[in-house]
Amino acid sequence: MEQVTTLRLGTRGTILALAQATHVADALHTAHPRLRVQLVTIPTHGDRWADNLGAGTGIKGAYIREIDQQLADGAIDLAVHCLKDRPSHAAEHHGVVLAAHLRRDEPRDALVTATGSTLALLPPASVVGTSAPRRQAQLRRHRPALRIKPVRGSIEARLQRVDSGELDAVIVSAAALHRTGQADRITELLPLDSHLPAAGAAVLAVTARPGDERTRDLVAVLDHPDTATAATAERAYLRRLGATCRSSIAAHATVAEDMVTLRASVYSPSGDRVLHTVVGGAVSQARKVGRDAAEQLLALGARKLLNTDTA
Ligand SMILES: NCc1[nH]cc(CCC(=O)O)c1CC(=O)O
Repeated sequence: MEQVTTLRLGTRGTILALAQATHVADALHTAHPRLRVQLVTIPTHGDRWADNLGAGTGIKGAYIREIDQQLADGAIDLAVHCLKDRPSHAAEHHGVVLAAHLRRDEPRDALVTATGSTLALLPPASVVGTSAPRRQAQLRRHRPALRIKPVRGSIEARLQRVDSGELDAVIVSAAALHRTGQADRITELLPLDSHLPAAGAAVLAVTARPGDERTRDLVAVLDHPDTATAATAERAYLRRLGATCRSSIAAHATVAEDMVTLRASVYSPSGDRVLHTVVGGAVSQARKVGRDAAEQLLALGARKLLNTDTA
């Protein structure tokens, strides 16, 4: 009889993270009925910082570092992350591999308003909560008369600030609302062309130890190859730009008929300048597609836009 195996799955303790981890644990159990998956909650620097200060940490990988460490140390066997939260170089640097990319969920950003007003109809001087530099730049570009208020913390905390009337609206990821059973809060899905998502948006990544073939084999059933290809192009673009979470950068790749198409932008913080490109190539060339997109934008002066960002 096949042996019962237990895998320890590391996750942050937020409602969103636990929903994601539970989803992956259930999918693994469905694929391998004799497999047990035990969730291990790991507080991260990013969680502690957000709780205390309500502002961004400015530290690369603030939500993943401790989890990567526990994985490398063997305290857990796998972990689940929002790919968006992983710096583009992180897998290589920590002796951790991306063992599976789950099929991408809804990648668009969602607007949640108290009144049901769409972005175009929000009255001037309405207060919109978001601290992501990319979302701020896009908002300033398309609705310069709105006021932006930085908000961090959990999705629930952000929605609460709309409910209490402190904010007229927030922008959050639609995938996060779907995964936490709050899709009914979405007032509007913001269009991809004016609100291009972050690299890796709505993609869940499963990490494992490079040498742990057994876990990697078990997890491989969850991998969605087109999503992995798209994420590879998006992350190669990010890596070539040397982007941080304080950069106003967007990238969204799609795959059709063995071709990957990457749409990529860099914004000035005020949103008054934007560089955009679309690069296509064979699926096998996903990394090169990402690098080429970055090279094109660098040739157009992307570095200068990015550097003003960190000021
Ligand atoms: N910025 C933090 C973050 N990282 C991943 C998600 C959402 C889920 C995902 O994109 O996989 C969120 C919340 C948000 O952007 O509103």
